[in-house]
Amino acid sequence: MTEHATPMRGWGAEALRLMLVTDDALAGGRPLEEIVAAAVQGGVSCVQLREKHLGTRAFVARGRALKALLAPRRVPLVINDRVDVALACGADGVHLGQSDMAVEDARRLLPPAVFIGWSVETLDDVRRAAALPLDYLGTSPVFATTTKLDAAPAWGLDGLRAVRAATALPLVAIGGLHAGNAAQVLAHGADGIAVVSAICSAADPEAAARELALAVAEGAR
Ligand SMILES: Cc1ncc(COP(=O)(O)OP(=O)(O)O)c(N)n1
Ligand SMILES: Cc1nc(C(=O)O)sc1CCOP(=O)(O)O
Ligand SMILES: [Mg+2]
Repeated sequence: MTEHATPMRGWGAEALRLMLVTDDALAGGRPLEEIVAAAVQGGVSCVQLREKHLGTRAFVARGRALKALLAPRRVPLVINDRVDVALACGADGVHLGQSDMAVEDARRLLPPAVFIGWSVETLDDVRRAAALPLDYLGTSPVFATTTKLDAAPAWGLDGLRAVRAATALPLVAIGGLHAGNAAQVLAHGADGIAVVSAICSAADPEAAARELALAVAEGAR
């Protein structure tokens, strides 16, 4: 049994209902903090800071700024890829993929309160997850997306259902998700959704998050 006694290290699985994954390139020149604050106001339950081009110091500084913004609102901050950055900015979680640091190594380095998510691209990954100290899985990707150009082949809804049948870990669906398909994705076994463009590219990120939160709540009923 690798699951922690308290889901998501005390945050509860509800924290995974609607995850904003950041992408500065889609923010249209707006400050990322502004988009994150608006998204939280609209109902985002978790924020993943994903920085593919930022240097380490700037990544840590941005993580600290987001942590200061999110902590009073009781919204967890997840750092994508970088365990060192997560440690430096006091993040609540880390998201790792198949090419990132091994989950066992990350678990050894991180405090027990920090949760770990892992991307699964194949059913073999899902089976291997059972033996790893993980708190949630990201189903990578559910639908085709232009936001991540090196994404694995899409699971589709049947694939998502197969992942659900193969694990008891909380599932966060990602890839090509929006208010129009969120409920369907929850109906096929996801516990929550993660979105980039549906919020970062929206003219009104708060309204976009609110619409997504409603769709997710609808799907969870
Ligand atoms: C919730 C969630 N699921 C999957 C991913 C993808 O992680 P990874 O495969 O490591 O790819 P990058 O995001 O690092 O490009 C994710 N970030 N979040
Ligand atoms: C960050 C990320 N990871 C993916 C994966 O498949 O692992 S897809 C993705 C980007 C999702 O962006 P959008 O919500 O704009 O489709
Ligand atoms: Mg990664």
